[in-house]
Amino acid sequence: MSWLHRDLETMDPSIFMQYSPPTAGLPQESKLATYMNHTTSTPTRSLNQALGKLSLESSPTAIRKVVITEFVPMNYYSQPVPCQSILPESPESSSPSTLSAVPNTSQVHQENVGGTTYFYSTNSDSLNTSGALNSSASIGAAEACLSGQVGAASPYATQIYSGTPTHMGPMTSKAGLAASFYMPETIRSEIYQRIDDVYLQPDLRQYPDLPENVEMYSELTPLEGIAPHSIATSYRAIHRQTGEHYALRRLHSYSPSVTKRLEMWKQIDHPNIVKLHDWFTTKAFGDHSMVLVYNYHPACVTLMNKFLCGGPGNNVSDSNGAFHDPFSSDPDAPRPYTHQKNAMLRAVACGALLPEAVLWSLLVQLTAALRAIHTAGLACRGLDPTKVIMNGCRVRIAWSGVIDVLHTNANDVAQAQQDDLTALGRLALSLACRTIHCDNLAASMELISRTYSADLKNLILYLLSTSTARRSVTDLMPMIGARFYTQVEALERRADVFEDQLAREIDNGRLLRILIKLGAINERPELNLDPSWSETGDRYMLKLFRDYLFHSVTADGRPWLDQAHLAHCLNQLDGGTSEKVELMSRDEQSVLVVSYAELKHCLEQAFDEVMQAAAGGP
Ligand SMILES: Nc1ncnc2c1ncn2[C@@H]1O[C@H](COP(=O)(O)OP(=O)(O)OP(=O)(O)O)[C@@H](O)[C@H]1O
Repeated sequence: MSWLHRDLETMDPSIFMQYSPPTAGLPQESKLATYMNHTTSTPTRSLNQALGKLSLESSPTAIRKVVITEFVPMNYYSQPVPCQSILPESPESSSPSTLSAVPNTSQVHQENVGGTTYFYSTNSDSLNTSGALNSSASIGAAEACLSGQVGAASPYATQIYSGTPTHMGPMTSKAGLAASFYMPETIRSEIYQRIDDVYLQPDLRQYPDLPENVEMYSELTPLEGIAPHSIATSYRAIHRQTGEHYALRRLHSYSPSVTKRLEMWKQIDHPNIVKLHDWFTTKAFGDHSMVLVYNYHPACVTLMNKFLCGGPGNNVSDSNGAFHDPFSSDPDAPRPYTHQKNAMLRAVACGALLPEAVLWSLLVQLTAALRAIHTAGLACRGLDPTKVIMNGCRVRIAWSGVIDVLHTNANDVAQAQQDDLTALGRLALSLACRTIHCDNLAASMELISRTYSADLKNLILYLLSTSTARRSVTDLMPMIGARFYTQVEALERRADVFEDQLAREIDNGRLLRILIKLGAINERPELNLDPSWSETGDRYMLKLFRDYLFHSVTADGRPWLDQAHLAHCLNQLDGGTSEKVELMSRDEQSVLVVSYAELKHCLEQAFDEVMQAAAGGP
């Protein structure tokens, strides 16, 4: 830095280029000359204006000293240039409409060293004060979306990544920066599974008998793997207008007369109950079917499939809950001898019993669902492991209201609610023993008392009790006790992880938007019939920046790839900071020293042009 300043003061004035007219000293074939000649509507017009104003006497003292190094990638961490954001002083100053009103007093000094021309912005604060440069300007809705900016830019916008909040503890799954940029594997695979489920469509030609459209729904695919039964069939379908997925439950040859309860079910909106959206009757299937429309939850499995019949980690039983003997010559032969007890003991021996915390989590969620249903004056009528679905840690009661449609004369809601509690007890018992064959209550309870806490045993006994005393779902709360808090804490921790991931993805989104803009501008063959558009004016700076970003090489000519450097530069650009960057022309004859604020403005101007051209239509 100091050598440059010293040299500038002692340098022969003849080595400086001519200042007026501004581009007189530039080789006209240089792309930089076209940049210097470009329209005066951008902040870089100040380059031209300032060049005219500069004098030899005044420039050296006004020069902001910039280190000029060899054109090898810089270690940006050690750059002494302060990393200031251009946060506007007041919210008003960030308004896009202030863009043209902001005076731009930037001045540029140019210098030729050894045949290479360097251009410096001499007023580091000029662009720094321009909050407007940070705004997405007056571009259309799509650009507003691409700009991804809501309100004023924050100093945070210039950071690579805010870091893991201390309450999250250290990220141990992946080392270094990778941990900051990528999600933990569990979340990723859970989300990929759901995305796969939604987007990997089965071939619809497999189902030639299914109607193409049923009311507003199309692309029906059966949800069951096995042949549909005669009373009801489940499908996944897409709403033709919104493109959203729904789960349809078709009741064959059924036309109900009473739908009051369905209207009540439609009102229930609970995180542990699959929401009923709509219902209609249709002849699309060749009969008088009734179709109930529910939210579709991707990658769901029933509790039956997950825990009770050969789901992951439970390969010891078949779909009937019959355990197999892996040591038998015929491992598929069910063993009739003390079958239930065998099954349970085998589950214990295989370590297949569920941890108690998992059982409580399921019970808390299911009692919450029942509470909502009973409070609404309804009953679940048919809570069984094939009708409770699960994805991630969430369980939901599926196909709510179907039984109400099938049995319209079942009016004793109070009794049905008692039956719900008994069904929940049976479900808890099955989950605890990991078999649906729990008819031998004594043997099952013996296993439970040996394996689990007395609280769990008492809860199940209460739910299964046949006493005449009326039971209520609210009575379960004291039995759940402090485990409820454990569940809340677990959910809050999960929310912490998701919030942390969300923060990272917001950062990734910002960088993607910047890359999209750069990609739309760089190397564009022509714009508005101008084949040199992407190579001239502001776009030339962006081209050089793209080269700097992606095509830097080491001193011995190898590609220099450093994701952290890339992310840093893109963040500086997004933040429009006053940090300077050296851009070199491909012929290595010119070096441009520009701030990210200038680059950002160039980017927004150029992208605005592309957007306007796109909006102009053919
Ligand atoms: N709302 C939903 N969103 C996504 N998948 C669901 C939804 N409801 C149920 N499923 C899935 O659909 C599949 C079929 O459910 P369904 O209740 O039809 O099963 P089934 O065992 O064939 O029962 P039934 O014989 O009563 O039709 C199950 O694997 C379940 O995970």
